[in-house]
Amino acid sequence: MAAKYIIALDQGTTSSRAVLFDEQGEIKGIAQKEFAQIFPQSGWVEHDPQEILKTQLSVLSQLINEQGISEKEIVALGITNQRETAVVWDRNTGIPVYNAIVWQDKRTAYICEELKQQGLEDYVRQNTGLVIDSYFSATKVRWILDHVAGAKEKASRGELIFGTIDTWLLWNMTAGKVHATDITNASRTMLYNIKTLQWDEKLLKALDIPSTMLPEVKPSAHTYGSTNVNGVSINICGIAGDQQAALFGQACFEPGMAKNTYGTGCFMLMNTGSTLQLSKHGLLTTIAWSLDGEVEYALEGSVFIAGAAVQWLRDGLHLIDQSKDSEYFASKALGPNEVYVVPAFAGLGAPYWDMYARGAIFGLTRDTGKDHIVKATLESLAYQTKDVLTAMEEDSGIPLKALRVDGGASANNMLMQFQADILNTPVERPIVIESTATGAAYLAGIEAGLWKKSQITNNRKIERSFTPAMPEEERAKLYNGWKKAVQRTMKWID
Ligand SMILES: Nc1ncnc2c1ncn2[C@@H]1O[C@H](COP(=O)(O)OP(=O)(O)O)[C@@H](O)[C@H]1O
Ligand SMILES: O=P(O)(O)OC[C@H](O)CO
Repeated sequence: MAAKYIIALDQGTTSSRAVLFDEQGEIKGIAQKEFAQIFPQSGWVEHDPQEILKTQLSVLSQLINEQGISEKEIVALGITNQRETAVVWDRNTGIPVYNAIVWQDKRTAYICEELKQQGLEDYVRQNTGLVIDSYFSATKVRWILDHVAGAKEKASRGELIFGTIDTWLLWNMTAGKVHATDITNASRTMLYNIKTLQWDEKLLKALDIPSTMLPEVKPSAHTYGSTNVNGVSINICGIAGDQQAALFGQACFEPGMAKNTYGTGCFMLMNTGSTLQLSKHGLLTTIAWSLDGEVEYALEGSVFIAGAAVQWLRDGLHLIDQSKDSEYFASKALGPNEVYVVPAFAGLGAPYWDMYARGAIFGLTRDTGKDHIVKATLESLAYQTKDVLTAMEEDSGIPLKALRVDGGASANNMLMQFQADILNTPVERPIVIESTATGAAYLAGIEAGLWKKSQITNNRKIERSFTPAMPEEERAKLYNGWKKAVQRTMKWID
């Protein structure tokens, strides 16, 4: 009998990955390629959409070749992606009119101020579950229409279309036949009404974005169309934003279950079931997934810079050669040196929402060395997570029993122990930290009839639990220092 595989395409902020799953839901192989981060001006972050497409398709081919499988054995593909990042392209030529404006990009802060001045803050909160921030796609689309010559006119003639990265990949992989997105990605645009489950006309009008630009919104498990892989037609059966896919992949199916993904940013999501719960403590409300005709919601704490701060140690400061070396240098930091790094390189997300905060290092003394800065940078991931978890516990009224972690930086044992210590909550790391790809594969596998949701719960195995061991007094003292440091970075630029 022929083997059956599912491949998840995981298009992240720093790399494109393809991950092969066998019929039992186990990972058999991964292919990965990094791509260029483009920083044209301070606070701007772009990607080349063609490079995204090229790296994503090339890792798919590489995976198939390296694993020696036949295209005919691939039952379905799932797509998961960095969210919010916006691409606008010409529906006739397929050519983007501008680079993809990445979720971390701050150039549209002024458009956000205009929306606030129009009194839309409460409307946005109630209807999209989001806060007005340059993080989301809406103002990025407006910026492209305003700044690319002729774009506004072409858009009003219906010639330009918009998509988040899932939509860009899907459109290209279906040879321009399918212009669609899934509901989780739609919920990150600040243009989608999560109550009515429609594009929001009031916000489209406020931003003057023609509705002809928008993709069709479909469930996360859905047969979107087929793609030609080396002459074989394969169905694309699942799409979800990467953080929602990770929530699914970590089997957080019951209300109150939460995961935290340590990638470029850090994203904690808590399942709230079919209840659309608005946060009183600076969290977002977002769609977790839509499956079998049911929409489920989540509360989310989005931290913009996490692993990216470790990349900054590597590529910006050249303090380390590889991200994983951060653990070694941090463990060498001696003494009671209490240095804090606040990596507010792209402003601050949850729960502060300050587009004007910028990064800083505090507490430097004559004996501060490289090791202390590396350690403080790692600790900043854990402190930011504590800020978010505190908000989540206040919103839900339920203390979290254990935090399920995943993503690249969750491999760092020192960070995970510090995380458990500073939260005073156990941290559980599964054997498979590729939860994002797992979630996307399962959504596709469920739609294709290969798997059931319950198999994810059964397949999930804990590799290591980190138990809190820090005395309360020390925890309180350290965290107070962090809060003080954060306050001093806020509203830094005008
Ligand atoms: N051992 C480690 N310690 C600390 N950070 C790490 C480690 N391994 C990877 N990282 C960081 O994790 C991020 C990569 O994680 P990944 O989940 O692949 O991110 P993304 O999907 O956002 O591209 C990078 O920013 C990298 O610096
Ligand atoms: O690429 P990641 O894994 O850092 O995820 C990015 C998020 O989806 C942004 O909201």
